[in-house]
Amino acid sequence: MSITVFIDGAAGTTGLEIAERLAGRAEIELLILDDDRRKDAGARRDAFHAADFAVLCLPDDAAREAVALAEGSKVRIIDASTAHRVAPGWVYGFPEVVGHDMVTRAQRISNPGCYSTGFIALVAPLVRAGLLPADWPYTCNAVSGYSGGGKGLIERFEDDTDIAWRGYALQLGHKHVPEMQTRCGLAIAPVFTPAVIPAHRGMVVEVPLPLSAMDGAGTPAAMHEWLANFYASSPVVHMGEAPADGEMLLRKSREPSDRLDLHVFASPDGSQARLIAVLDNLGKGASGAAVQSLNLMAGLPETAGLRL
Ligand SMILES: NC(=O)C1=CN([C@@H]2O[C@H](COP(=O)(O)OP(=O)(O)OC[C@H]3O[C@@H](n4cnc5c(N)ncnc54)[C@H](OP(=O)(O)O)[C@@H]3O)[C@@H](O)[C@H]2O)C=CC1
Ligand SMILES: CC(=O)N[C@@H](CCC(=O)OP(=O)(O)O)C(=O)O
Repeated sequence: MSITVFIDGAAGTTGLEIAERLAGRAEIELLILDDDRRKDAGARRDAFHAADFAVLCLPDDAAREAVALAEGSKVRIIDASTAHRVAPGWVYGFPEVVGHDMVTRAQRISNPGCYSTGFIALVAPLVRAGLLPADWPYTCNAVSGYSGGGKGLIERFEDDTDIAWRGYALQLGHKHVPEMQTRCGLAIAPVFTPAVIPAHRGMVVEVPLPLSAMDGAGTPAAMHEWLANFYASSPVVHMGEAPADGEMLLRKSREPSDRLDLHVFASPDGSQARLIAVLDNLGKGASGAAVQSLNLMAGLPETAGLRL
């Protein structure tokens, strides 16, 4: 028996990647609207009512409109936008952190933001275990490939190849901060400093920790061990190899990947640490995560179609 999956926004960056991962799978029938009907509300409503699952790869307002169009249907929705990430009634689509059962049973999934995926993967298990305090003002520094900004930012970076670094969210309050705070159970919103680099895809998310000033924090070794155990059964999240030569490189030529690699680095005396997550913004940061959730919701093998 096959399932019907409607991708709303299939012509966009995330939508195309999801279609790629689902194409050719015998158990999935893809429903994608032609170019002249893809923004037509009536055609989209019909598609929602015909599908078993829908993945929204749209700007936030269009995603809210899509949910309204789907009303009264049996369709189960995965929303890749920011619109529902802390909304009541929506399950956060990070099975390793919220529990696979939650995702398997969900009617409405909100796919995590790309940066948030790295931050939450590092911080949420450690706060939950009492190895990091919940009431600390965390900082998160991150860089993303330009595909993270969708078609508009891709065009800009391809047109202006002289940009070496683009800092943004300079007034703080980036749209991922609410989910970072809520999903980690933090008392204080983290200071989040994202930037874009001239690579098409790829992402590094870092949380620096002044451990000697943080009451109740565990040792770096305890953090590493806890994270390794926490993700031990995950086919997607892994502890990364410690680099032998003392440096980490993100290569522009890195193959697309749905993996998420975590690192714990520390000063020799353990007084400071750097938690680092490396992922593909279009992989576990977007399309890979959506496909993983879809697999779980549909009772299919968790990693089918993923690049691991
Ligand atoms: N890129 C990434 O790494 C990540 C993206 N996301 C999120 O996924 C969502 C999609 O992002 P992304 O793919 O990057 O964006 P893109 O701009 O590349 O694609 C968005 C697509 O939605 C289409 N669209 C806009 N309005 C409507 C509408 N009313 N009805 C139907 N289609 C519409 C656009 O049409 P048109 O082609 O005509 O512009 C475009 O094809 C966003 O919410 C984004 O924040 C989440 C995590 C990571
Ligand atoms: C480089 C870049 O611009 N990235 C996007 C986030 C990409 C992402 O995770 O998107 P959503 O949260 O919108 O789903 C941004 O910072 O707005």
